[in-house]
Amino acid sequence: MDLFTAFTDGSSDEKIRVIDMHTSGEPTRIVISGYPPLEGKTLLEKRRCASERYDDIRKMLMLEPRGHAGMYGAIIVQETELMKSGEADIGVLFCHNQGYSTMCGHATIALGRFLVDTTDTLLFPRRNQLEVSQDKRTTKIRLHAPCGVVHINVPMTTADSVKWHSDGSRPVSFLSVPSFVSQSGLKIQIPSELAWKQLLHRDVSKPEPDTYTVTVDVAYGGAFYSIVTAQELGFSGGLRGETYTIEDFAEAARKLESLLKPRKDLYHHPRERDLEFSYGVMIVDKSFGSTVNGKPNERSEAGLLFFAEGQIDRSPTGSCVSARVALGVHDGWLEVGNDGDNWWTFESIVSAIHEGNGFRGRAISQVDDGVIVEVDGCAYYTGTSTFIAPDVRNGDDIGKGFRLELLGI
Ligand SMILES: O=C(O)[C@H]1NCC[C@@H]1O
Repeated sequence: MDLFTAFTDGSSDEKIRVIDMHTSGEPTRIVISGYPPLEGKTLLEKRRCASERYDDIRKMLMLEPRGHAGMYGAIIVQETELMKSGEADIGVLFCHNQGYSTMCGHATIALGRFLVDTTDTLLFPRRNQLEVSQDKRTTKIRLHAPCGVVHINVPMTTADSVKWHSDGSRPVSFLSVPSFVSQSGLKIQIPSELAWKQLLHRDVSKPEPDTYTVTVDVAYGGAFYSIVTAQELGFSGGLRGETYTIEDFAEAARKLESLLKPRKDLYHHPRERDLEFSYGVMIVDKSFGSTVNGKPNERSEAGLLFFAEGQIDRSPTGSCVSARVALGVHDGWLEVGNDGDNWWTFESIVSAIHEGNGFRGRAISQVDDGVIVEVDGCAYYTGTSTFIAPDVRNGDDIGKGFRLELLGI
């Protein structure tokens, strides 16, 4: 038998099949077969099971040589407690280079399209029960993510349930779990020995201090983010400053997070202890954002996210858009309401140079635990793969997955 056929169609049950998509350049590797059933009554228990028993699969799919430093994944879960109670249609676990997250906006946008387009009812048993709005040509999917139920709205090319197909020319949107500000205007003292070059040069007119104060906001959008402006970190030219490299921003984010991560008091969730951790540092630049027909859009900003121990989001980070909109409402630069004027556009350093690829966010209602934020963006298909690891039991240690930056060179 030809090797390609043997690897892709052969009888081995150790194959893992995936469909790859990107959302503003950020990948989502959606596992469509080969992942074992997860134990646990709740989705959060299943998340623990994935991490404790099947982490070798995450490493194989996310890390090199099959993945890369920016790879991100979605594992579809067919049975969760909120599906049983009728509150959700399907479940998902999100994974990345370092572990398992609790919310992911860019992957939610990609999954919205994928779940409409797949006809595999073993993978998505309730696919044919989705309700379709005939006039808007959209359908809704209630996605049970580790942070709670996320309501996705997916545009379709036709409302005919047999032929339906997602419409990639219109954005997918989602309503996330309540988003809120955990700490605003938090002053973090950076000792001068920890300070990075740009921070050391920030307050040039003042005598050299022993510590540098950096003001940060901490907000939740399904995961907790520290949000800080590039200028506050000493990058006076913002994210586009010609003399800065990604490594300069990475160093600042890493050092700042080393002080923020241990601060458990900043990550209090009203209901769930598993959600209480720092997911990343978002460096924001309000001095540049989107363009529309080449002209600057006043209601926009750019950001660069370092998450899960230094991974860089290529997208504007949907879950952090929720957190930033909650912050905008808290600080008064955004209002609550679902009229068209409330949108704010969020760009990443990738989407900002490809017009029309940013995410938009708006706060549509106030609830007890925060605000409900609507986020929209576009995702596209990039390919499909069948992964195998026949040699890892025979000495192929590298094939189990490695992270180049952890090799200590
Ligand atoms: O869009 C998001 O929310 C995500 N992208 C990668 C890191 C976050 O989970």
